[in-house]
Amino acid sequence: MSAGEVFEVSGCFQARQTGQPVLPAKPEPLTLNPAETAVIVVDLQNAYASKNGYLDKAGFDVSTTAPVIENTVKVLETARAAGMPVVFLQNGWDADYKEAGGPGSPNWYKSNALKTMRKQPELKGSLLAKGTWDYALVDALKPQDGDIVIPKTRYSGFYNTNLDSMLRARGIRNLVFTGIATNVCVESTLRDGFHLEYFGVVLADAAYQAGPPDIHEASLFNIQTFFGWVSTTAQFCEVFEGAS
Ligand SMILES: NC(=O)N/C=C\C(=O)O
Repeated sequence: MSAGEVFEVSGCFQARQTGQPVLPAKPEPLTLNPAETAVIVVDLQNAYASKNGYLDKAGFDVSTTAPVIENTVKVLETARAAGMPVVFLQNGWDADYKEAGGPGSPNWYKSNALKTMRKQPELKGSLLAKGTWDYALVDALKPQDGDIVIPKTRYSGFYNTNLDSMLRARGIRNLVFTGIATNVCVESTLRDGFHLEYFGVVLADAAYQAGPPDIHEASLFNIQTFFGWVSTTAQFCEVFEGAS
């Protein structure tokens, strides 16, 4: 995708015919060269997607995350067959929470995982700590040979990680996002990608919010209006099936 491949006709943006797949998306379709496109799976760990994981223990509703995992599985099958790199982001800290930051870090005050463990000290060491069930990716999404796994310690996948250089070394310009949470780590990573000149697309039915459902919609509005594009699993799979 490049900005030059979308043109405006009577106030309506159209994808120019380039011979490359065109992904239906809001607010306009995107021409995405599979060779320049990666799928970023954001934090599909037990912490965020499973009952008894961190979000559940902190009081967030995770009862309807199953479709996000099922849709991500479909997206990854299509992406791998089309030769797109698959990147798993994995959020968390060392077992002693040194990487989480102490009272000198805003993360100490804003992380609901840290706050939950301060309120319930018996949980200390179990939430988002490397090596725990909570930190692990969900069973349905174990990385395959060739996939890239990038640990991160803050909401954005670009912050203090090698994500940018891993993508640039592969000639990637477009990022297709799935994962949890739409309004936190997905949006933070897409926003940072925007500032690094990546074209970001969220697959709305393969992402899930931390908070009430309205916040998912608000985040999608924000993304499609200011930072990127919004599409769906079916549209992605239909367009990229057999696109290698
Ligand atoms: N993966 C995320 O979006 N995380 C959101 C909150 C947190 O990690 O505390």
